[in-house]
Amino acid sequence: MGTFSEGKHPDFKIRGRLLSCKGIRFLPKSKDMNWITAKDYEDITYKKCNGVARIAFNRPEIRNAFRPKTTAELYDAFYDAQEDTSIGVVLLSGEGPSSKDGGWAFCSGGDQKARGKQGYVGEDGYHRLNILEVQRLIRFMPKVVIAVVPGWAVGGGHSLHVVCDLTLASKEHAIFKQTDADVTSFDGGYGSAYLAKMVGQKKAREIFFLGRNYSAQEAYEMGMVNAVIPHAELESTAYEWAQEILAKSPTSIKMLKFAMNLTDDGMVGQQVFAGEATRLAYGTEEAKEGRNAFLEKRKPDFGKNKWIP
Ligand SMILES: CC(C)(COP(=O)(O)OP(=O)(O)OC[C@H]1O[C@@H](n2cnc3c(N)ncnc32)[C@H](O)[C@@H]1OP(=O)(O)O)[C@@H](O)C(=O)NCCC(=O)NCCSC(=O)c1cc(O)c2ccccc2c1O
Repeated sequence: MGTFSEGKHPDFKIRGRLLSCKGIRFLPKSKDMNWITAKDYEDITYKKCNGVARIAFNRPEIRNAFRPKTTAELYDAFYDAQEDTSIGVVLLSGEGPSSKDGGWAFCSGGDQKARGKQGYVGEDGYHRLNILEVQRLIRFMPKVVIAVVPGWAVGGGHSLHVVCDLTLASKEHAIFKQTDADVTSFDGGYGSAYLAKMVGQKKAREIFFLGRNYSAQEAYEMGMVNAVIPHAELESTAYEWAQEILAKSPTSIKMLKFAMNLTDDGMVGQQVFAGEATRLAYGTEEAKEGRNAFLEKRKPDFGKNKWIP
């Protein structure tokens, strides 16, 4: 969005979540936003600032529709954000407005011009539906992902906001709409079934079966938007929400996200949660003894470890 400033500043400012001043630690405010481009892409923008990554669709003239190149770039950027230990929150948004008509969009789903017989045709000629891989990365990454919706969230773009952990929407321009049934598509996973958990079965069925437009306020009242924000303040509010989250315990946030995913994600949810539980177990004295005993070719002595109730 036009409110972004981009510049260079010392590395400690980019990496450090909390800035310090004469020993007093404080949360970076939106006036400290100084986005640095992390990598250049064709279809998206990717920036970082003070523990926050911002990934945005950058095809505003077609309402930020995605083609296979877009989804490959999204996956690459999300994976980088996941692996970067200085990043705790990712904002997903859409650049705008359109230079053609001034319209704003988060994402209008799959690029219908790139759609072939069995999916969306990539530069390699293969038909792909790889936005679902992006959905899974958002869902399973141990960091909070916030959908920052400045305009249309439609079709596969609507599903993306659903799969994000939180959604902030522009009061003036955000419109939520499911067009899957207009274009013979159906997101049968998070986009629909998980949406139903969020807004209730009747409302989710209405959204998909009728394909109507819903304002940010209506989406908020349904429970699929966390806050309705004046457009001019959307990005700075998202940044401040991110900073509030970044001040929390990273382990707690990660385990809470995975715990809330678990019941809806079946065995994969259990695997993701258990993986983090294993990491915590590895940090115990018990685990050290188990590892050392194996390396020293002796029986482990767990006697010192109590069977804590
Ligand atoms: C998004 C709109 C409601 C906006 O309407 P508005 O009137 O504001 O703007 P225009 O219609 O004039 O659009 C401006 C300009 O953008 C082009 N455009 C918009 N959306 C797309 C798009 N998705 N693909 C290609 N081009 C698009 C439009 O043609 C105009 O271009 P001009 O050259 O004419 O200026 C409205 O645009 C709209 O309804 N768009 C289509 C929304 C849609 O149906 N999306 C696809 C849904 S299906 C999907 O996304 C999907 C993808 C997957 O990969 C899946 C994978 C697995 C399961 C499910 C999947 C899935 O559901």
